[in-house]
Amino acid sequence: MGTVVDAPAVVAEEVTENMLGGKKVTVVFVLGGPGSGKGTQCTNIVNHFGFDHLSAGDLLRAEIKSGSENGTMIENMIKEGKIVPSEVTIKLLQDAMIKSENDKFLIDGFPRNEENRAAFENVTKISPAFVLFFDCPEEVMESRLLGRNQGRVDDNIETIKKRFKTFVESSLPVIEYYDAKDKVKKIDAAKSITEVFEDVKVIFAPYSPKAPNKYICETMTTNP
Ligand SMILES: Nc1ncnc2c1ncn2[C@@H]1O[C@H](COP(=O)(O)OP(=O)(O)OP(=O)(O)O)[C@@H](O)[C@H]1O
Ligand SMILES: Nc1ccn([C@@H]2O[C@H](COP(=O)(O)O)[C@@H](O)[C@H]2O)c(=O)n1
Ligand SMILES: [Mg+2]
Repeated sequence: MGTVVDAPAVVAEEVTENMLGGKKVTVVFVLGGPGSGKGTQCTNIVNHFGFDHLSAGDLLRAEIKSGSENGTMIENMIKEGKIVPSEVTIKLLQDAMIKSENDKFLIDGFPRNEENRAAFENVTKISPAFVLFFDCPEEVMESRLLGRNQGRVDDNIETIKKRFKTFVESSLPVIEYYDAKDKVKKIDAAKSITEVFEDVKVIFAPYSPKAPNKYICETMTTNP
């Protein structure tokens, strides 16, 4: 599995000609166990490198809130730590990517199993530039999830255990699939948020940092 040290060369090679809704897009899959810090680091990457963050879990939770006909099924799957059928999740991801004005996407928490992976590839024809894998021991993830306090229906010890089982049985094989293709960039996610982001930054170095806020630049020029 690749380390942060050799990341930039691989990233540069792997930017593919993925097209979606008439635009060329770059997709990075962000994977790791529940509570490994995917969402936290995606926020940092968005702020520094100008990607859009699409969390499959967040999109599914929004779908429940919207009163969609799939809402009850999705809620039951989330409570059981199970994986929602790919067609539902892929439609949400595809719609969000098409709606976005951005062309660089972090897809967080997807693909979660082989069905997710194969269906996404077949439907969108998009291959990830690389897979960012946050590697973290279960005891660390468990303590983070129990302290998260965001009112999630799956942040209780029974569901957490089920999510860990799903991760090992269904999600790790997806990471192994991409590792065999030399696409995985593994990060030690047990470190502090700041330390983890230092490693993440090395991997994203080939992507231009986000342009500074236009208003701030103009103000600085006119009021030096
Ligand atoms: N490196 C870290 N050190 C300590 N706490 C962290 C770290 N990264 C994230 N956290 C905290 O752990 C909790 C889980 O983080 P986060 O929501 O980013 O994980 P996740 O991988 O997206 O989880 P899930 O798969 O359940 O959505 C949050 O409360 C977050 O503030
Ligand atoms: N590809 C996915 C992603 C998520 N789910 C379901 O949502 C739950 C929460 O996901 P987080 O990424 O926010 O942890 C997850 O446990 C699954 O039940 C899914 O089905 N498919
Ligand atoms: Mg998350």
